Amino acid sequence: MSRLFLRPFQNSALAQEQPILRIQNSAIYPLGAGTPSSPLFRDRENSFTSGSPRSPTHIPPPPPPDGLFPFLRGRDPHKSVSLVSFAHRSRAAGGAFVDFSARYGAVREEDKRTLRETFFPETAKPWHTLAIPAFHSQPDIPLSEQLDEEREGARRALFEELTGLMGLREFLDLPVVALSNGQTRKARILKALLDQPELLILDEPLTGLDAPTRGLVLSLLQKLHFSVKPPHVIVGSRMQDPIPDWTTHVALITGRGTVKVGRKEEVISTYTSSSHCWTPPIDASRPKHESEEVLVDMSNLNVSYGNRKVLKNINWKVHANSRWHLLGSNGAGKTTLLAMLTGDHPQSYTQSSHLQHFSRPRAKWPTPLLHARIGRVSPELHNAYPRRAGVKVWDVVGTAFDGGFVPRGRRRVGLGVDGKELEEGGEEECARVERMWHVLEGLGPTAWLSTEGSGQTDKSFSQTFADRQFVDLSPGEQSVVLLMRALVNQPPLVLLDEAWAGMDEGMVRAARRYLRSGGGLKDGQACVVISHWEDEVPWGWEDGVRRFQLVDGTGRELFRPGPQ
Ligand SMILES: Nc1ncnc2c1ncn2[C@@H]1O[C@H](COP(=O)(O)OP(=O)(O)OP(=O)(O)O)[C@@H](O)[C@H]1O
Repeated sequence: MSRLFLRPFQNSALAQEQPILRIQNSAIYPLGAGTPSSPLFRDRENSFTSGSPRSPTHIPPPPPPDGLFPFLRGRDPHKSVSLVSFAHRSRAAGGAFVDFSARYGAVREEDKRTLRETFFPETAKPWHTLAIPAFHSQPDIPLSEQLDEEREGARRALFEELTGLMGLREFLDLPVVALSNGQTRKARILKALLDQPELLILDEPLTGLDAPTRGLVLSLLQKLHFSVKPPHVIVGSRMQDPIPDWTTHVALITGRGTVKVGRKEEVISTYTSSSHCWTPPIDASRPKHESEEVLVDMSNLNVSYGNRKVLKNINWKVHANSRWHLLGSNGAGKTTLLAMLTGDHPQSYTQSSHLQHFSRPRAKWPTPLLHARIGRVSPELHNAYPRRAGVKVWDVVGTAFDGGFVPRGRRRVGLGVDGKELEEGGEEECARVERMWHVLEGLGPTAWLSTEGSGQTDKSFSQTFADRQFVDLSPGEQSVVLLMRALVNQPPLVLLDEAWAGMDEGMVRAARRYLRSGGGLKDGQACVVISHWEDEVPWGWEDGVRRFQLVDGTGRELFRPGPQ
């Protein structure tokens, strides 16, 4: 769980006296965690033993009199600090499953609020119920309020500039539920910039954004940095993400839950020197040869919402044993295409002459049987997966065998095809348990913390992880568990959409290794990876990966560029 927090100070003299953020001698627990619980961060490396119960001596001291944000000098943080976090559902959100396929059908009444109404109600037309009256032309406005009007005028101009720059203008009046992941993220960042806070906190702002948009967000932040009244900015990012030049300070979070804070150059140098201890293992993967068998067949496939066509005449065949990278900028149609691949999209039922799953039309597949043949990870699934208290990592991974979300069976590795308990100690039960340990060891802490010298044996490491509650894990660890769930049952088709979200460098490395050569995929399985980061795809051209690109709803295969 290593991440960076970047702390640029615009006014370093002031920063010396008045830190932006002050957290001292504190152990920090997950929000809503009960007792006993282990802290996410601790004040000293040896102040807690893993899993030690919380006791009065460990409770952090009372907050300093000048608060968490001393630079505010008593001003209200709610008005001065903007936080944009894309963290997945927390424990507080409860254990229910969220129906993420709602956006694929007709938009329901409760989901009809548009992007403009949700994020920028002040720009709605004057007669709109959600409009804030002060934003609209009022001829009798008193002189004393003209200054306010000027400020609002400037804010409107900034809104126009930013919506144009971020390519969001045409989506302002679409329901938020219909927006792609990247479009929603862009809107949230825009909203925060528009509020012109004194402190802007962005948690992993680049995840899920295509390369041009990442460049755009970084250049907007840089522009802010050189503006007349620049805000302080704290960016939470992964080790592997770029650190902008204008960063002055870094807080490095180690896998042991301690934080090293200092000027950028000092902290980064300690990180790079320790990371050199790791030597990548020899990779034994070989180019894949796909088989003749077609798992999913799309021919002239279309998806539209009213007049809006989002997939146009798609022709794509996914063969057994193939490896695909599905690419496309934000809003190009990747998630929609995946929903057709999984059969979650209502229009997958009406396109039987254009879409076949395992040689049958969608309507011929009972949904649980189809889902058991497709392992998947996606931001939608990550968000929707129930976070019930008491459900362990082992339980979540084991739900893959039934294709559902409720842990079943004596050993929590599912039931038999007849819906009955598996034979105790029988071949099937043993094979499933063995496979559970395989993914836990191949993708779990044994694999990703191999350099950190914990002193624990491999098996006990995996056992400890298997027993942890899913709801208590960091977003990166939850991503790892959902990846284990997608792979444990070795289904014919595996779909990995932004599967690496929130994972740190060690986790990504372990996942790539496991997929390439660690037994994550067996012969015959096909795998489609969606990622905006080329280096997250476990296979390159030399491994036989194929690339399918969507551009504004149309698709084509990309071929390896020839020698110059
Ligand atoms: N119910 C809907 N009504 C209207 N438009 C929709 C609906 N659902 C999706 N869209 C539009 O379809 C387009 C494709 O969305 P999709 O989520 O498939 O994109 P994506 O390639 O996965 O993007 P991202 O990389 O940002 O996740 C988007 O422009 C989106 O606004």
